[in-house]
Amino acid sequence: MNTYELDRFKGITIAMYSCYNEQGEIDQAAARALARYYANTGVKGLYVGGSSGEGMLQSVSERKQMLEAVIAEVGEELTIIAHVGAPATRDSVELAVHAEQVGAHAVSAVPAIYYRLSPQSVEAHWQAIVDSTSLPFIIYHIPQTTGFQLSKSLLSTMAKQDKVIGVKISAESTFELQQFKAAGGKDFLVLNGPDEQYLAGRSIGADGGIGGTYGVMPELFLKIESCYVQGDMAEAQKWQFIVNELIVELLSFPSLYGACKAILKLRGYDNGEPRLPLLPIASSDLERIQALNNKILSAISQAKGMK
Ligand SMILES: CC(=O)N[C@@H]([C@@H](O)[C@H](O)[C@H](O)CO)[C@@H](O)CC(=O)C(=O)O
Repeated sequence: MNTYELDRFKGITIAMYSCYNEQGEIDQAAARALARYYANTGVKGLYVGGSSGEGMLQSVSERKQMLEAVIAEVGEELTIIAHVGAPATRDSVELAVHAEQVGAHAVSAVPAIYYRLSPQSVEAHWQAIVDSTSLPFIIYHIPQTTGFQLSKSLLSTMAKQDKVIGVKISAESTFELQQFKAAGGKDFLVLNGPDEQYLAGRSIGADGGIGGTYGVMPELFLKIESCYVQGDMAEAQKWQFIVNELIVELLSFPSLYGACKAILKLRGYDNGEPRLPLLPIASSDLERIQALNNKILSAISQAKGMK
């Protein structure tokens, strides 16, 4: 029996974008406004400083500023998971200790990046993070960016610890998701990463999802989740298909994060541009962004039962 309260990590968690001012520095007021917007949609939590959050492109101090702003605004209402993955274990540990100090509910990390690491090295990296706080830890498995293929054996070794409560899987194999769920043992959480497969992931054992495109349409993922929980698979599938067409359009821009940030800006949440090498939206794409935003808003209205 796990001693942590696990329900708070189930359901819809937004992988939140980072917020910058015109000079490209962390904008804590904008971060608070965005976190408030998300809290009002009814999502379960926010994943701060992950892939969508550009944590890998920020200094340790900037990552702390972003997390602090989010927790100050919604730390009492939402589950806050701090992504503390970094190339150096030392930085990850510093971020994890800080996350606990400021009130995050869990920490999570990718394997250390850049070097080609052995499983023993990744285990030592994660273990140092786990040991540095009393917070629960969620493994972040995203082999397409880290190059590290997590094995069932390392997963189950990590999962034997009470503190290691789950894994966020951004790899696209739902078979692997199911296998990790089985390898993790009773109560081990599995969180779906590919937003295009939210329903598939849920159907094969995921307890919820953490995703970047949730940030421009949380209501649609909440709709899929509520249809799924009510057992209305046909309706859940209908909404997943609607979402997927929107994701295809979002992915057609040179930068997904640039597109999502431009959409949020149209709604009054100016979070600056993504950091290079992630590209902002070109002015020639603005019309297409506007049309996509209208399409998303109309789907959200429909999901909420309005015209
Ligand atoms: C590879 C990747 O970035 N995957 C995203 C998805 O949300 C992804 O953007 C979406 O499914 C569109 O392809 C998430 O799994 C990553 C995530 O949650 C994060 O930002 O930490």
